[in-house]
Amino acid sequence: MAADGAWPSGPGGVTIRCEGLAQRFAGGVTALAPLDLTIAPGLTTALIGPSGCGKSTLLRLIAGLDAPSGGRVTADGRPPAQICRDGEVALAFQDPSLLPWLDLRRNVALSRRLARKAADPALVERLIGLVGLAGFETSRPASLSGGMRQRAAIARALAAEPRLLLLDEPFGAVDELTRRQLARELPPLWQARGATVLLVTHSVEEAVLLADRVLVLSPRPARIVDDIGVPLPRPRPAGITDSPAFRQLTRRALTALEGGAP
Ligand SMILES: Nc1ncnc2c1ncn2[C@@H]1O[C@H](COP(=O)(O)OP(=O)(O)OP(=O)(O)O)[C@@H](O)[C@H]1O
Repeated sequence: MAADGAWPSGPGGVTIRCEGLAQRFAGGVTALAPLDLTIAPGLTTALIGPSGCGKSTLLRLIAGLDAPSGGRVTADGRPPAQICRDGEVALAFQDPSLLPWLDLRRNVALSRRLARKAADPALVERLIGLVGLAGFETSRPASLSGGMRQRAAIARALAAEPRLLLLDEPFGAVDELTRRQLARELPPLWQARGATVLLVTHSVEEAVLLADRVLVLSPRPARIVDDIGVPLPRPRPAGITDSPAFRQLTRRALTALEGGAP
C-alpha cells in the first residue's frame, strides 16, 4: 500500500451549517438536541461520543439521508440533498452496502458515474491499491472479508472526488495495522483536494490523529461538550502519537467524554 502524491487538486470543500438542528424519532427518542454548528471547508472534523448518543443521526442529517424534526442543515447554503444530487458528497458508512453483483473495480468506478464524473480507470486502480486491495479487482463483495469491504467503501467514496466526505466508523472492521496505514495515507488525499471531511469514530486516538477539530458529544441527546482544535503538523509525522502534544489532546478529549471539565 503506497502513498500516492499525484493527486489532482480539487474545487475545495463545502461549509456545513447546522442551525437549531434536532432529531426526535417517532416513538419519542430524541437523538439530537437543538444543535448550532459550523463546519469550515477543507478541514477534517471528528465526532466522538458514547455509543447511541446520536453521532450517526447527525451524519445522516448532514448527508441529507433523513429529514430533521427541527431546525435545518445547509451545505454551502443549499439543502444537503441538493449537493448529493450534484455529486459533491460521498459516504462510507459502517455497512459498506456494495452492490453484490458488481466486482470491486466496478463498485469503485460506479461512484464516479453516480457523481456524474468522467470515468477515470487509472484513479480507480490507484485507489484500490491505496486501500490495500490490489489483486482483488475482479472479486465480488461476497468473497471479500468485512474489513476488505470497508476499505472498498472508502475507495469508492474517494473515487467520486467529493467536496464533502462523510465517514461513519470507516475503519471499524479493519485490522490495527491496516488502520494505521489508512490513517497515515488517506488524509493527505482528501486534504490535497480541499475536501470537507466529517468522521465518526469510537477511537479518541484516531480522532486526534485524523482530524483538525474534534467535537466531543454528550450522551443522548447529543450536544457538544468540548470543541477541540488539533494544531498538529500535517502530514502527521511518524511517532506523533507518542508526543506530549498528542497525549494532551487525547487526554482532554477523554476527560470531556467522561463528563469532566474540558
Ligand atoms: N430510525 C430511528 N428510529 C428510532 N430511533 C432511532 C433511529 N435511528 C437511531 N435511533 C436512536 O437514536 C439514538 C442515536 O442513534 P445513533 O445511531 O445516532 O447513535 P450513535 O452515536 O451513532 O451510536 P453508535 O456509536 O453506537 O453507532 C439511539 O438511541 C438510537 O436507538
